[in-house]
Amino acid sequence: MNALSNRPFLKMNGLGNEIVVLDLRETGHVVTPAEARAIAGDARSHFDQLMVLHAPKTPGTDAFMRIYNTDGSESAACGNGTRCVAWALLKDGTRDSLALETRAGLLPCRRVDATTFTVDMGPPRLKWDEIPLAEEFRDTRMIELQIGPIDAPILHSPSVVNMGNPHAIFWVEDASAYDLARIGPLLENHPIFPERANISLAEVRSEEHLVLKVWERGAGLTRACGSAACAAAVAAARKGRTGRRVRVTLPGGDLLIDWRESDGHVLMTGPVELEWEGRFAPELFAGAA
Ligand SMILES: N[C@H](CCC[C@H](N)C(=O)O)C(=O)O
Repeated sequence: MNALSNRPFLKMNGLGNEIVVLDLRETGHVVTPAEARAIAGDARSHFDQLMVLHAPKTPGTDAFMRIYNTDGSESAACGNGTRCVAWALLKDGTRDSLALETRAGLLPCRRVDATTFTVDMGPPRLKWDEIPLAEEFRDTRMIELQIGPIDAPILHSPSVVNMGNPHAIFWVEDASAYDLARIGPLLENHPIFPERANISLAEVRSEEHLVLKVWERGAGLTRACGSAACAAAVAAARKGRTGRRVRVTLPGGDLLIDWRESDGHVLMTGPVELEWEGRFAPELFAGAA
């Protein structure tokens, strides 16, 4: 019998970003890519990201998280999923803050109200080899991509930011003018991104407002991507196009992003929703190693 058979899970969403939360803190089991794909392949437990909780590694933290995309690949950051985990661990109401950890670092979380949470996503990493990029660019506010005839020239000059995962932000006048489902996979897998990248189309509506559509590495089009909202806010502020506090509108709704002046950390605030609780049917893992 597979270690995940009959395990309880939470199906949640963070602004429409489909999230499954799986608590394995009391087992040593590490989900394999094949198991993650099997979970994603079932309608009841389909996800954009699977957030798996493991026993804490650092004193003072509540859990170490591994984060899986639909294709079974791993990410070290997921803003919307982190809010969902914060909800799940704080729902008994005895505390209103906690700290989570991924291989990218610590993520302090705070409850704002019953369904709204703020996550400290840490400082952005901005050097070319931290994104990472395959070749040196001294200024990551705008890099030049050599690409075939994808679309308009503007899609050749993204800003790049690492928020625990790699992001490329393409500045556009009208995101709906682009077929992101077609160009997303080409850009995600461009050789300049040795670890692939999450691809955003961003409109600057005002000094306090961005509109974003995201093609996610390993998951495709999603209704929201928290780390992309953080990355776009940082990139817009670095370009002088917005201040350090912005509202970011995604297809699923709005996130508030604050690139805190005092320590350079990025704070993300937004909602969570519990959809249902389930258990993994043993048949799910029949073919999964
Ligand atoms: N949806 C997530 C990000 C997933 C990133 C993942 N697609 C990757 O970097 O591999 C968020 O809310 O931040």
